[in-house]
Amino acid sequence: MSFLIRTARLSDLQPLYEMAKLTGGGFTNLPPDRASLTAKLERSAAACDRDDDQLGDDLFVLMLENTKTGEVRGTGQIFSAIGQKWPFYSYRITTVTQHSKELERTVTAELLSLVNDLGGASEVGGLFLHPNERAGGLGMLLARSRYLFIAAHRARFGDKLLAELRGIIDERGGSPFWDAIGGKFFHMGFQEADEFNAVHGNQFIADLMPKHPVYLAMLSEQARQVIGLPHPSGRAAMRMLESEGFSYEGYVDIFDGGPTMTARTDSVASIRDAKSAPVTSCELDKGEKALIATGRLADFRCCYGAREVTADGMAIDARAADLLHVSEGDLVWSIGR
Ligand SMILES: CC(C)(COP(=O)(O)OP(=O)(O)OC[C@H]1O[C@@H](n2cnc3c(N)ncnc32)[C@H](O)[C@@H]1OP(=O)(O)O)[C@@H](O)C(=O)NCCC(=O)NCCSC(=O)CCC(=O)O
Repeated sequence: MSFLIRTARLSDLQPLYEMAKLTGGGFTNLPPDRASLTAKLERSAAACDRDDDQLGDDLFVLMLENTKTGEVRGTGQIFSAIGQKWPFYSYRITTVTQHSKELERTVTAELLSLVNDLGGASEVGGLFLHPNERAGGLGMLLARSRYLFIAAHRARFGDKLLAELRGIIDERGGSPFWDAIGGKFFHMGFQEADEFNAVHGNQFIADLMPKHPVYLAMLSEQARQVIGLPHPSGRAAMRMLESEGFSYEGYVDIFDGGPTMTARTDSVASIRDAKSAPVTSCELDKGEKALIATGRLADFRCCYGAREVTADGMAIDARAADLLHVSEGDLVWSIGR
């Protein structure tokens, strides 16, 4: 395989835009809007220009490139700390239990409460692989390369990590969750709100959203059924998050009710198990299959390869060394496949 993950450059705008058009909407971190995507690439470049170990309000965009053809085939993003400029809102499912002595009845009600609990967390998102490249392990390379990036620049990220999965959309392109809550206050259909969201960001949702808790029992059956469920196309992403140790702890997106998955950063399997070592040989014949990464910030590169960890470093195969541009003595980060 000649696939390489590398940090995005400003010249990636066109392929990023082409991929954004393929998402089919509702994909907050990858809107098919050139100005928003340009802003993302500029923000990522600025984050890479600052090479210190301080936590900032950074976005890093990564690209998957087929080095044989030079084509970009996928992308992923990492935000270092969400909710820094504008508060980050989630709905948290909370429970209230009440008892009536006269009726001899105890009633438990579930509520959606608007919270900023996840402000300050880092976020992985914007994961997209070209449809023709799916089901071959590249989705995993894209997703996990971000965890190696975090491990290699650990001080630039928070102690909590989250990922938002798109919620359920019905056959008409509507969102039962939106229709039951947000739609009542915005006088906009889900599609219209989604388009506005793509271009202007989702602050308008937080601004106009009802601030009081919402009783689940008062929502339509269709709305209740979709709370915390991912859109079917997000199941692969959810599966990968779960195998890294992320879990759904009752936080949902205030827009479409999709699940927010969370984990302690240092407990995420690919961060916890990442090993860094100097390269001792670039001619390993047979070894353990692994993800191997190198380089700081704008020079970050990651690919699949073979490794052998020894007491004094790590031997890697020639093809990976070539893709990563490393030679003996260079530092690499890696995790087993
Ligand atoms: C998400 C990816 C990149 C995943 O790539 P692939 O489809 O090639 O993945 P894969 O290697 O075939 O599968 C990865 C793992 O998911 C499992 N898997 C695949 N399809 C599944 C399904 N329908 N239901 C349940 N599990 C499924 C596989 O068995 C495998 O796990 P095992 O190895 O254990 O068998 C892609 O599907 C894609 O671009 N989808 C469209 C965009 C999208 O929905 N993006 C996520 C948005 S959500 C987001 O960005 C936040 C999340 C995040 O950033 O991580």
